[in-house]
Amino acid sequence: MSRPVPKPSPPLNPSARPPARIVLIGPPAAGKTTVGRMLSEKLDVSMRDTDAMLVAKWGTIGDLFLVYGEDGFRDLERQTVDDAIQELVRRPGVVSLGGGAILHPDTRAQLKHPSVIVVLIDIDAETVATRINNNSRPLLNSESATALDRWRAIVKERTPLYHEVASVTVTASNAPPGAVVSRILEAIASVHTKSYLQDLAREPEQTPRTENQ
Ligand SMILES: Nc1ncnc2c1ncn2[C@@H]1O[C@H](COP(=O)(O)OP(=O)(O)OP(=O)(O)O)[C@@H](O)[C@H]1O
Ligand SMILES: O=C(O)C1=C[C@@H](O)[C@@H](O)[C@H](O)C1
Ligand SMILES: [Mg+2]
Repeated sequence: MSRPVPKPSPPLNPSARPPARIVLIGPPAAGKTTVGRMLSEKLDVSMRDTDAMLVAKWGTIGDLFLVYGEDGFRDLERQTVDDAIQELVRRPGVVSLGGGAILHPDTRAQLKHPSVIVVLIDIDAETVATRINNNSRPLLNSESATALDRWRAIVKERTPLYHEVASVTVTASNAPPGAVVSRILEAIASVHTKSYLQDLAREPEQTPRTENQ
């Protein structure tokens, strides 16, 4: 008669750091580019910024909005984000997205890839107020509202989408970029610990074995 014998699990090392595949999302001027660059240096991995990729390939963001409108801009942005995330899945790195990239449903679906950790950089309006007074963000330019009011309205509308795709949320309000990087590393460590504990809790595989083995 045979009875099941638990198969030994492979050793798990909780301190081993899994390869970093990190995507930064969040409101305009939250610090995705600045923090992403610093984070990639700290982790010694590559950094891609989808706004910078768009500009390098197609021209300034202001011109793209002028010529193609927001819908045309989003199509070009989607292609760029797709390239950046496919490359991230192939090789560890950090990708900073444009503030509105998560508006595209294909991007939200792609961000659910199991090896990608999506970090939402959260920030309050008071901290952002000092950062958005130039005219570099077309969606914040309006004749009928201040840049900060536009920012508030856009962020309110997008907040459910940011949270839909975020694996972790880190606040950047009143914190220098280095402190935001440390918060991200801590938050990511807790995601890895959680998945390690889930691995431990998983039932060991049962393999049939006979009495005389
Ligand atoms: N933690 C921080 N503390 C102080 N200043 C910051 C911090 N993070 C970013 N900044 C400054 O805020 C401005 C916007 O930062 P950054 O371009 O990194 O934001 P972003 O989220 O990438 O914006 P966008 O949505 O336009 O891509 C820059 O001038 C940057 O130097
Ligand atoms: O929030 C947005 O919709 C945008 C943010 C920037 O990163 C740029 O991608 C562009 O200005 C649009
Ligand atoms: Mg940026």
